[in-house]
Amino acid sequence: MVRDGDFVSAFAPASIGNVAVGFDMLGLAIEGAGDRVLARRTTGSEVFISAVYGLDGELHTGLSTSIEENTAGVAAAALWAERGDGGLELIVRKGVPLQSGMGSSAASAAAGAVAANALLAEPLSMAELMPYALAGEAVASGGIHADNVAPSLLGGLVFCPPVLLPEIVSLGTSDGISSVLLHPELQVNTAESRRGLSRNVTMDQWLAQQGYIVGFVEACRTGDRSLLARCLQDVIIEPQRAAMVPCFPAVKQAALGQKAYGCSLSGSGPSIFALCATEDAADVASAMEAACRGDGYECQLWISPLTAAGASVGPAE
Ligand SMILES: Nc1ncnc2c1ncn2[C@@H]1O[C@H](COP(=O)(O)OP(=O)(O)O)[C@@H](O)[C@H]1O
Ligand SMILES: N[C@@H](CCOP(=O)(O)O)C(=O)O
Repeated sequence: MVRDGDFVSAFAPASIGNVAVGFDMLGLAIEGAGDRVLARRTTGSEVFISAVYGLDGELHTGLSTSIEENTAGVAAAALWAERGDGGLELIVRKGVPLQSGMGSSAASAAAGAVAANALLAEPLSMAELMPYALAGEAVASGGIHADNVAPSLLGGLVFCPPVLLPEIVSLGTSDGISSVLLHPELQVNTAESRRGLSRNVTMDQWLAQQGYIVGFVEACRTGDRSLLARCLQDVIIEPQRAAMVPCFPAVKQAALGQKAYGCSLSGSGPSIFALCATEDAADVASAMEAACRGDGYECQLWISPLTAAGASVGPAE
């Protein structure tokens, strides 16, 4: 195949889905982990993925290079079909572990859309890329939820309820609050986890969760820490998923014991996140790590501000 054009490189961060209080409608970007997608025009007419690399920098054997199956390919191809011309080659470099609850599939989808977009004569805004990134995420999770692709594209804390999509709202956050994200060496498949969720919610649960989400959003905006700590709760989804992550009770207890405002599963798990005052973040992270290892699970941690950056484009290195 004859190829031409220089590669552009798009980076999209990992993210915390649900943020405990807002199942499928609240998402938070994190710093220090993300996927990269390289893209270049080719002289053919095909859109294809020439390689997928894993976290170790070696070719990934477990992820498909099919445009219909890889979330990066689906997102890039959907945009290219509408607005591109000619061929498109993609290379995916994974930086987010699979089935981690860190929005791994979404980070690839967002980076795929952003990379293809950078090659267009008239690129779309990050917000306008939502439908394409969502199409990519849908092949992995089996549903339309934007709480990973939206923060991965836009950064920060994002409100993205299914009823408003593709419109999304970036939420204001006060300084001095950080997230701590712990990834234990376990895997949970999001699509399977979603299929297992009960469709029945009681009036009491609905009322409680509604109150918590409004209180949480306001607390993030104003910096009212005591309101934040009262509202960072999930009475509907966390109780159904916690059993999939054996170290969750110990890690949550450790985080709360170190002044975290709250602690819950990140997305469908196995990752676990806490929010806390930035000055307490190192202690919260150490306590969570010790509890996780104490339960026999290796883990990795990231500490981020609530304003972590979204996707970006740069030259290919
Ligand atoms: N580029 C990609 N990156 C990650 N997962 C992908 C990608 N393309 C397709 N997938 C599918 O999505 C699954 C991971 O998605 P998911 O279970 O939602 O995990 P996560 O919580 O890490 O996002 C993989 O097992 C794979 O089947
Ligand atoms: N709202 C979704 C979020 C899934 O996030 P992931 O990182 O586990 O893919 C859900 O809770 O199912």
